[in-house]
Amino acid sequence: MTSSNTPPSPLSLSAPAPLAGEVRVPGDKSISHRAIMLSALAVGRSEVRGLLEGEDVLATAAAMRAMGAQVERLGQGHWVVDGVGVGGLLQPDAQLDMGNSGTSTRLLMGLVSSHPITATFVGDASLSRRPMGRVIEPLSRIGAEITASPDGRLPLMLRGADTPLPIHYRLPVASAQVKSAILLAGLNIGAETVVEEPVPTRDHSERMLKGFGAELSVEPMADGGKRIAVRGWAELKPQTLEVPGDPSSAGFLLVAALIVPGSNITIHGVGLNPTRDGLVRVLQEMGADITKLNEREVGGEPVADLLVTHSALTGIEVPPEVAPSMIDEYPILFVAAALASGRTVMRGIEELRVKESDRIAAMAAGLRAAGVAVEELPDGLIVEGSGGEKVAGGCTVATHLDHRIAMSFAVLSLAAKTAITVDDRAPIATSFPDFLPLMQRLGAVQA
Ligand SMILES: O=C(O)C1=C[C@@H](OP(=O)(O)O)[C@@H](O)[C@H](O)C1
Ligand SMILES: C=C(OP(=O)(O)O)C(=O)O
Repeated sequence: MTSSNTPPSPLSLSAPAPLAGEVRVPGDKSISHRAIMLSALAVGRSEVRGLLEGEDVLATAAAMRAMGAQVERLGQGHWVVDGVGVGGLLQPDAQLDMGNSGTSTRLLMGLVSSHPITATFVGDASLSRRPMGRVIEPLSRIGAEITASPDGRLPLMLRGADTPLPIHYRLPVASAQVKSAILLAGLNIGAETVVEEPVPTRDHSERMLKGFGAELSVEPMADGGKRIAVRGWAELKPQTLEVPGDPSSAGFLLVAALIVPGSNITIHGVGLNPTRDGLVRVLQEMGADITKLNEREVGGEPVADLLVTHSALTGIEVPPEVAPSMIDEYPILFVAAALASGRTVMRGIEELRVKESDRIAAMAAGLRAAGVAVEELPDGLIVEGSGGEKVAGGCTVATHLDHRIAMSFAVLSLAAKTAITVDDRAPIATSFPDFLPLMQRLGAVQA
């Protein structure tokens, strides 16, 4: 993962005809990470179906194996995990390679921090630029000793506390990763650990912890936030889990169908947890024709099939409050905005600057190169849409080891006069290895 020296493999797509057909997106990345981690902490054998087999989740699986769990693949998306029990994690013999994955790094740092073991976390060039101070700070309060690279970056060494302390922590930044790191640490602390989040973020950890039998409460706070408390020394019971389809991956197919005239597709089994469905709501507000069919529950999460038809979109001001429920979907929303009529204003999204790349800067540069007028703001982006006209394209964009930048420009290329070349398709495998075959099934071709 981190030592890959393969030459970049460019990608450019075009749509010779409207997109059509029915597809199923792979399992949700956030839920897949948590399914492996909690199964590895349960006492006994859990079974997971629909697991995302992207590189990020495989990094989590390898790390849990290195800390004593048996994690085995039986078939496509079908895994079994024999857990070590809370408190039973073993010291890994070698450094933990987190690849490109922020979620693996921050959540596993949380787990290690309340076990009496030491682990070294390393990652690729992108992950090594990302801030870890946001977890180092609360985990140090728990008693972990963390020696990080300058500015709180990877590589870092974490020595878990012998006697971890319960904390009551109010999140300074809306982050499900920080929240989850603390809750996972709390599992091996003999008291109640409390996290307050002023703005609700994805709640997969809370849902799944309850499902595994942890004692966890969630209470609304007067300011609109949530108070989440977990009681430690929990005995997690093994589960049989099914992972719903990833709404973040579905977003690329959805926007592709919206911007290619005449398209009509169905995406089956998309997770629509209200802490994750912001993109669908915002696109509908812009005029997108998206119908939810077969609404149901899968693995304790709301799910539906989405019927998506090409639509004339109109630019809007996207309310900043929606950001946590679609934080990873802004790059593809920028693409939808590029084809809308009028301007779309997206603010309150400075967190995008510390993802796999600075996603505001990377998208602004690529959109400009493709002939789209944009204005970059410190905390957002304003996009002047083409009113449904194809954008110029004909450029090569830099993806900066960022899967979402790569997929966003691969989709914009479908609505470009001359195809857009994404400089390297390799990062796509971190979250959506089947992106290209699914796009091809819907009718896209390599230009
Ligand atoms: O908890 C998670 O699974 C995630 C939380 C988000 O990160 P932040 O917690 O940094 O907002 C998101 O961007 C990431 O892709 C996955
Ligand atoms: C930000 C992302 O993931 P992570 O933080 O896990 O690297 C993402 O998938 O867009």
